[in-house]
Amino acid sequence: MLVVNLQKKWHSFQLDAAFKISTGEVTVLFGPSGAGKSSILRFVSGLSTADNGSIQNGNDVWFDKQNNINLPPQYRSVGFVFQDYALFPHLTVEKNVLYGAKKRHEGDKVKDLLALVGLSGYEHYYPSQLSGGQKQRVALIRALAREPDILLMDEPLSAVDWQTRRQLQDDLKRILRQLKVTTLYVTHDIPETYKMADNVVVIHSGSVIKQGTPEEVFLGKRLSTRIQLAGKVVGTEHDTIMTIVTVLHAEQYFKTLIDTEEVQRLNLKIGDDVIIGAKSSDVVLFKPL
Ligand SMILES: Nc1ncnc2c1ncn2[C@@H]1O[C@H](COP(=O)(O)OP(=O)(O)OP(=O)(O)O)[C@@H](O)[C@H]1O
Repeated sequence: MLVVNLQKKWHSFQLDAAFKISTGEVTVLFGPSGAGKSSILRFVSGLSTADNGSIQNGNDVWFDKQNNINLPPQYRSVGFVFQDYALFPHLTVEKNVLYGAKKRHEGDKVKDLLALVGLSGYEHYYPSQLSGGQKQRVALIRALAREPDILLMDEPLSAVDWQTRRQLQDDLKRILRQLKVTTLYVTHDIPETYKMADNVVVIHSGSVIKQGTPEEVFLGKRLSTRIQLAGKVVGTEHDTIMTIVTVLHAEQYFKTLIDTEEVQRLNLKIGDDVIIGAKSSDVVLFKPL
């Protein structure tokens, strides 16, 4: 378990955040732009230093201001995946993956990792010969090759197109679950959070305002529905009693029939993020947060 407790002040921005990341799970750090998400990743990795607080990975103390402990990044077992891939342009895929990897990783290990992300045979390509999605797959396995205790991912899919993003979400989820990688994943996208997260830490203006499963933090309760789809409202057709609400989820449109009174109670508008839940024949609609 990673236990994080950090304070930092920059001019008018104040960060004061404490949370825990369970081993083998994906914790999503969710919040609007400027909330402090990327800063937290930098403090955890050691690329930046907080004013106060502590970071403890199991029994290892990475940072403890009071006791003057601040391990440099190379002594913290972290892998980092950035939004802009940050691959070395002059190195092949194989050399990028081997860079910083544990010594015993040789050619076979690279082959295994490339197979894991569907890039077998790309060892000798250069980053400029890859698509955005392929570059991000290489960035992922480069981080995994270090066998980090904690994988840090900062909006890793925001630079790729929608279809690639969906495919990469599926692949990432499968790989992180399969390898049981303890991951801290930053995004401000609700559907992506639903897809990726075991746990969510919601951060707002430098403070943790909620923590729990996606259902707990977005809906405030545990849902017993069998199906849950997170999407955006793209249309409403009102009748006096019922309203047809059209929701866009992963490039597909879903039409749901909702009680008009419920639509008014939720103050449902086009562009709202919603979650559709379905239990046998009942369809329910929720507005997260
Ligand atoms: N080195 C710095 N010096 C001064 N202010 C900083 C520094 N780094 C971050 N900040 C401030 O801290 C706040 C949080 O920034 P941060 O990048 O962590 O937010 P974020 O939640 O990751 O946002 P986004 O989703 O837009 O990337 C912002 O107000 C930013 O201006």
